[in-house]
Amino acid sequence: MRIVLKLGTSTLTHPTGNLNIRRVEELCKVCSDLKNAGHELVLVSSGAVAMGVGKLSLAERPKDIPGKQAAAAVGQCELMYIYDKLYSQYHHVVAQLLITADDIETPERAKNFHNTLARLLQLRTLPIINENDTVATQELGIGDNDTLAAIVARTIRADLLILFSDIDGLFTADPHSDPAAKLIPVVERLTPEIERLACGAGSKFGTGGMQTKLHAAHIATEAGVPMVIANGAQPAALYDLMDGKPVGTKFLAQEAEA
Ligand SMILES: Nc1ncnc2c1ncn2[C@@H]1O[C@H](COP(=O)(O)OP(=O)(O)O)[C@@H](O)[C@H]1O
Ligand SMILES: N[C@@H](CCC(=O)OP(=O)(O)O)C(=O)O
Repeated sequence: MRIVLKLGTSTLTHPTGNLNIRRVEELCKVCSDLKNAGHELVLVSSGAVAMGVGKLSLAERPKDIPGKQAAAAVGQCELMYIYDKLYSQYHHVVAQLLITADDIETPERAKNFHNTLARLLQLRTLPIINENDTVATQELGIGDNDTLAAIVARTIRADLLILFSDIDGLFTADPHSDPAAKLIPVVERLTPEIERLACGAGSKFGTGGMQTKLHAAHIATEAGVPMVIANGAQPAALYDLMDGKPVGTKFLAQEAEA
C-alpha cells in the first residue's frame, strides 16, 4: 500500500510543547516496520514551530507570522535531526521536502515535486514533508498540514491518507467541551451536518482543529483517496489500519461521477 501519514504537533509533542520522545520513538519503529513489510510511506510532519519554541526557550508559541517562521526555521532542523537519528537505527533513509500550495498547484512545479517524490520512493527512502513556513503565508496558511497532506495524497494517488491527531477521530461534538460526544466510525459523505461538527483548534500547539481535517477529507475523498483520522497516541494502530480493521473515523473515497 502507498500511505500518506500526517503527524500533527499534538501527536509529536507533550502539552508542554516539548518533544514526546516515547511517542516519536514508537512511531519511527512502527513506520520502519511498515516499510520493511513493503509498504510505501510518505510522512507529512508538523512540529517545526513547536520544536523551535523549545529550542529557542520561548515562553510560548509566537503569535506573529515572522515569529512563527523563525521558530519553524530553527525547529525544522531539530525535527529532521531527530527523525534522521531514529530512522537510521532501523536503516531507513529520510528525505526532507519543504513545499507550499503554489509548488503543487503550478503545473511545472507540481511535475518536479511529483518526479522527486516518485524517485525518492523508488530509492526506498522515507520522504518527510512539511510546509515551507518561510514563504507560505497566504496559500495554505501556517499550520494547515492537513490540507497539505491531502494534496500530497492526491498527487501521488495514495491508497490511504491517515491523519494522526490527539483525538480518536471525528466526534459528534468537540469532546474537550462536550463529554457526551460520540465517535463517528465511518463518514460516507461530507454533508453540511458533518461540516458543522468541526470547531476551531483544540490543543495549545495544534492549529487547524477539525475544520482543516474535514477540508482535507474533501480533497482526498473527492480524488478517490480514503482518509482516516486516528489517535497518534497509539502508533501500533497503523498495523490494524493496514489489516483493514476499523480505527478512528474513516472517510470513504467518493466514486467519480459517470
Ligand atoms: N467534532 C470534533 N471531533 C473531534 N475533535 C474536535 C471536534 N471539533 C473540534 N475538535 C478539536 O480538534 C482537535 C484536533 O486538532 P488539532 O489540535 O489541530 O490537532 P493536530 O495537531 O493533530 O492537527 C481536538 O483535540 C479537538 O479538541
Ligand atoms: N508547518 C507547521 C505546522 C504547524 C501546526 O501546528 O500544524 P498541526 O499540528 O498539524 O495543526 C509546523 O511544522 O510547525
